[in-house]
Formats: sequence, structure tokens, C-alpha cells
Amino acid sequence: MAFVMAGGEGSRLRPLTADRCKPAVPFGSRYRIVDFVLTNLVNSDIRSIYLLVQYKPQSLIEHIRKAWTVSTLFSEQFVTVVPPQMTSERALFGGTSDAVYQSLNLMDMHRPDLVAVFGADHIYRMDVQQMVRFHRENDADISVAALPVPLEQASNFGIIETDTSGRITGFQEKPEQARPMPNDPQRAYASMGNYLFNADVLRATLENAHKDGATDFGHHVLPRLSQSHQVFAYDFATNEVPDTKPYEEKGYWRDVGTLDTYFEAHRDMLGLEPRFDLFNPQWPIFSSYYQGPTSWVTSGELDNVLLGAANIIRNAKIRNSILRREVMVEPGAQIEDCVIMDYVRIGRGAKLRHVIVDRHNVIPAGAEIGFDLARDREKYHVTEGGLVIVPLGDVRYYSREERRIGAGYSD
Ligand SMILES: Nc1ncnc2c1ncn2[C@@H]1O[C@H](COP(=O)(O)OP(=O)(O)O[C@H]2O[C@H](CO)[C@@H](O)[C@H](O)[C@H]2O)[C@@H](O)[C@H]1O
Repeated sequence: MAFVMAGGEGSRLRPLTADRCKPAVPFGSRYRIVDFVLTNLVNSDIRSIYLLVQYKPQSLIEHIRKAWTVSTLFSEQFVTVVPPQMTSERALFGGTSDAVYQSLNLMDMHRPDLVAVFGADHIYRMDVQQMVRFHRENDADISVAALPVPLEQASNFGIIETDTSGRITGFQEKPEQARPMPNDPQRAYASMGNYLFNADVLRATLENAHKDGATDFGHHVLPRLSQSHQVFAYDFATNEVPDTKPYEEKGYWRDVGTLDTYFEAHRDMLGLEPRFDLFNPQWPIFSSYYQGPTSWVTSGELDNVLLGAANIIRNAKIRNSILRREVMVEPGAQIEDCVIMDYVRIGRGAKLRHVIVDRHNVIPAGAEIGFDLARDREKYHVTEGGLVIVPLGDVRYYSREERRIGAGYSD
């Protein structure tokens, strides 16, 4: 069974996380960030999944209901959202290990020998059974999935030191000065925030942690465990997902922690030979079952564009961009290097460059966004990298009827 920790606030993704938690943030042409970890678990035959939520969970709950409701025929196959149980005297989850502590009773029903405790914030493919095999072969108590990261980014991660057998001898959460890997002075070995625990070790560890007031895996639990238990680093670079293309980045994994890295990860899906190719029938990425029609392009120029469903594009120019579903682009609009989320209408002649438009927005005719950042800053959020974010709009601005009327193609 698995606990997926999906309560993250994702404060550096604001305003995309102003109304939803990070795992619920839309990603790519039809996914939410959480779909990647859930897909990895389900494709790896780990299908009893509890999703632990905390910060602004409603959008995530709706998504799980629509996308991850599994047939009642298979009672051991489920994705269930678990709110804080308030079994401890703390009102809500204090941190990641406290979140799992509060749900330990769920293990009693399943009696697993091994429990996956995974984060929900990352874009990647992973065959978790290969990590399970590694864990068993090493007779580990705990395994931590790990990969090298550039030294200058190491302060964002839990940094691992191992001996030659892969056993973790030191763990420091987000150190200011991380030690590089012994054979690579430019990189440090980072935890991916995905753990396998022997069930009895997980229970005893979290009960002890709770007594001591420890609430977080990275800050409190793992540094101690690496001194007292057999904790192994599972090298993610060895993980093989079937049908990965030769042009894809080997071991692709992104912590889409900031708006700029989130946007970069979208670029990784574009092009003829994308770094991360979403088309892999051997490892389908699951998301909501949307029953609308396919997209409709009346005319215009499209170059390197990923289109979700039910978009209507009328005589517009779109380059290097991703449009999710039910987007309407009116004549004369120009869109370059953008992510346009669901239920957005781009008015006549509007020009957008290097912009993320969150759901339910109407961009007025003739608007220009992404060309004069000083002016954009007055209305929108602009990142250090010059990316403009148009925050979540109001669903009432743009009703279903209006969308249909706007679809008339007389012009
Ligand atoms: N109270 C709560 N209840 C439920 N879920 C919660 C939660 N608080 C956070 N989460 C979720 O837990 C996961 C870990 O999030 P954190 O913010 O605790 O750690 P961070 O991602 O910074 O580092 C972690 O992940 C990086 C890899 O990105 C590792 O290097 C590092 O050691 C590790 O601590 C995320 O999926 C998040 O959504």
C-alpha cells in the first residue's frame, strides 16, 4: 500500500497555488501534478493508495473523484483522500511524518509488509517495483529514492551520503552548504522524497517521532534513522521504464517548485523529440476522463503546439505552446511560448508571449501580455525569469453558454 503526501502548499508556485494545493496544480495538456505519482504507483501494481491532504484540498478532492475513482469490484484497488485525522493533540498535520502518523491505523486494514511513502509534487516516470526489489535484495529497513542534483540547487533538497554499498550514512535536510558526491564535485546526491518502509519500522519510527515531537521526514525522521537503521539509497538512474525513447532525458525528474521551473517542465514536453515524451503506451499517464469533443482548428498557423480537448481555434497563430481544454482562441490572436489552461477565451487580436493563463479567464480583445513587463506587473504576477502569470479567473465570467455562442465560425 502507499501513502502519498499531497498536502504541500507550494508557496513558490503562487499564484497558481493561491486556491489549490501544489499536487492539484494543472500540468501539461491534461494532467494535474498528482497524476504522475499516482500513475507510477498504479502502473507498478501498487493500488491501495491513501492520499494525505492538508492545504486547500478541495480542487484535489474533485480531481481524484473525477479521475481516480476505481471500480468498486476491486476493493483493494483505490485512491482515497484522507483528511487530517486529528488523532494527535495537534489540530492538523504538523508535517509530512505527522501526516502519516495520523493515518497509521489505515495500515491495520491491509497488513502490508512494505509501505510506499511518496511525495506528490514531481513530474517523472518510475517503476516502483524495481525499487521494491532493491529494498528486498538489500534487506533494507527503509529505502530512499535518490538522484544527483547540481550543487547550487542542493539547498532545496534532502542531501544523502552513502557508503560504497549504497547504505545511507548521513542525511541533511536542505543544508546551506551541501557536500558534493565523492566522484562528482559539481553535484550532490538528493532524496526524491519517496520512501519505502518496512511496515513495522514505519509504525515504530512514527510512534517514537510523535513522542519526541518530531513531525517531518526530511528534517527529523530520516537524519535519525540513518544512524539507527539499515537505510539505503535507491539510485533512480537505474530505474528503467519500458519504451522510454532514446531522445528522452534519462531519469527525467523535475521538482516543479517554482513558476519558472514549472514552465520549463512544460517546454520539456514540446518538440519532435521532447525531453519527456508523454506518448508512451507502455506507461500511460492517467488523468480525468473528459468526454468532450476533440479540438477544432478552423484556420490559422500552429507550430509545435500541444492541444487538449474541445478547443476552438479560429484563424490564430500559435507557437511553442500548450492549450488545455475548452480554450477558445479568436481570430487574429497570437500566442507564443504560453501555457493556456482550461476554459480560457483569448479575445480577437490579443497577443500573448511567455505567459501562463490559469483557468477561467477571458483575455480581452487586443490585449498584449508579456511584451511590457513593467505594465504587466501592475495587473499580473511576473517572475524573475520574465514569465507572466494571469491568476485563476472567475468561473462566472465565462459561462458554458457564452463559450458555445462564441464558437460560431462565420468569421
Ligand atoms: N502536512 C502535510 N501533509 C501531507 N502532505 C504534505 C504535508 N506537507 C507537505 N506535504 C507533501 O509532502 C511532500 C514533501 O513536501 P515538503 O514541503 O515537506 O518537502 P520538500 O518538497 O520541500 O522536500 C521533500 O522533498 C524533496 C524532494 O523534492 C526531498 O529532497 C526532501 O528531503 C523532502 O523533505 C510533497 O508532496 C507535499 O505536497
